[in-house]
Amino acid sequence: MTAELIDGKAAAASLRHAVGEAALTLPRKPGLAVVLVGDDPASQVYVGSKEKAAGKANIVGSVRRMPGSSTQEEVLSVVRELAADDHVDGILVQLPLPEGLDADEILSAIPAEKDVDGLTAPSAGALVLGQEGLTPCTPQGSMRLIKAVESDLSGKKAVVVGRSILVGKPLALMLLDANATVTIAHSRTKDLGAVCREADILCVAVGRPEMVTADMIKPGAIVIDVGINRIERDGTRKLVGDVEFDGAREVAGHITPVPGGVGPMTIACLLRNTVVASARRQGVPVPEALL
Ligand SMILES: Nc1nc2c(c(=O)[nH]1)N[C@@H](CN(C=O)c1ccc(C(=O)N[C@@H](CCC(=O)O)C(=O)O)cc1)CN2
Repeated sequence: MTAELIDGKAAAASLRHAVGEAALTLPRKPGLAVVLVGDDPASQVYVGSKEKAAGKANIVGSVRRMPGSSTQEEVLSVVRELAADDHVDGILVQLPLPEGLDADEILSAIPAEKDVDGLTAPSAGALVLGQEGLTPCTPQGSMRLIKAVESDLSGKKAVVVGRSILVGKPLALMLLDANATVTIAHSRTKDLGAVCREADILCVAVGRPEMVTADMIKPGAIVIDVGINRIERDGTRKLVGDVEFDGAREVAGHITPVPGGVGPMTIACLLRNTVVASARRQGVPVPEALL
């Protein structure tokens, strides 16, 4: 069996188009502010992509670039200023922050209604309680890709490998909300292969290149690879996921590639969250295409 590829680039392009159309229906253009502290090369690229994608989706994007030597108070003061700005509907602090800064305290300064990254305590609480809120972008994008190939998750066994705040924990909650039976596996899980082989839907977000191999996958499973790892092989630099793709593709039913799988959905879902946040802040209904 050769798995069908789940095309995250195409799904992201389609969501971004819907977001751009929806943004035009609001009384005022939505505003997204990104805070970037330091000069981490990957973060610079991601933030640049976010700014460009926002413009194309009729969102007013702005980036506050701050030196890596910025103090906790300086970053907090920028976030508080954006929180008070009525034209800013969404605030995102690019992660990781430079060492020495307290990310929890900085994220706490983002009001829940502007938390388009879905990473603050009120947003996480809303997800746990099943209340209205904004959900984190990478897990939201993963769910959209899963739903594109399997609309009914009732009774399906889902295994999430990884328990980060950014992906593993929220993704497990979203799968649970969709009525899957969910297991969270992690570095201390015994016989990880056996746990993974139970999964109808296997989501891997551990940040370890090609850790999940073909023998850990149930034939026909949906495999969602959230990892983005830069490695060097045979003298060339390569981007690989947390799943050993060539082998996994021979066993799985559907699989996301890296690059071109979950990654592009992260930015598309950020834009979606920004328009949703803006509609709520402007007191108009959230455009149906984004629900
Ligand atoms: N505040 C946040 N920080 C970070 C998040 C986040 O959701 N919120 N996620 C990641 C980085 N990220 C967005 O910020 C991101 C990662 C990857 C991609 C993407 O499109 N990846 C491409 C490959 C691109 C490449 O060559 O590197 C792909 O997978 O096809 C977009 C956004 C950490 N920080």
